[in-house]
Amino acid sequence: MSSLDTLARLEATIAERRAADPDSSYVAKLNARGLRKIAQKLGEEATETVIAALTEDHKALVGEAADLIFHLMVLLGAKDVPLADVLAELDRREGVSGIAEKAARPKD
Ligand SMILES: N=c1c2ncn([C@@H]3O[C@H](COP(=O)(O)OP(=O)(O)OP(=O)(O)O)[C@@H](O)[C@H]3O)c2ncn1[C@@H]1O[C@H](COP(=O)(O)O)[C@@H](O)[C@H]1O
Repeated sequence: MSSLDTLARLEATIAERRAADPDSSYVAKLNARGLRKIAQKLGEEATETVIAALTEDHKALVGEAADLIFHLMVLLGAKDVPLADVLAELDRREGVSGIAEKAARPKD
């Protein structure tokens, strides 16, 4: 079943594959080509996701979104940014927006 565990497993796989043989690993190949190439791929996948959202079907969008998240995870790995840091930032924002909602709510 898909969950946050899926992303945690992918993060571990990406960390493990970074030092693999670039001929047998896409993650290793991308890392060997450097941060600029990884960033470029992430940008391409973002564009493909936007196009899929505007012009393609559910299946195509799911595929492009998976490519986008995968390449984001490769970029975070290359920059040594743990997924947990990103999740903690999202949790923090959830708390902040909860406070903003409460402040905006009319008092009774
Ligand atoms: N989730 C993915 C994943 N999603 C997409 N891709 C690859 O991303 C590439 C994108 O295709 P493109 O045509 O855009 O890129 P390309 O032609 O290969 O490269 P460029 O010349 O354009 O730079 C394809 O080769 C896909 O196979 C992925 N490759 C790997 N994973 C995960 O990463 C794990 C480790 O993979 P390896 O490093 O290959 O062992 C795998 O077990 C998967 O879980």
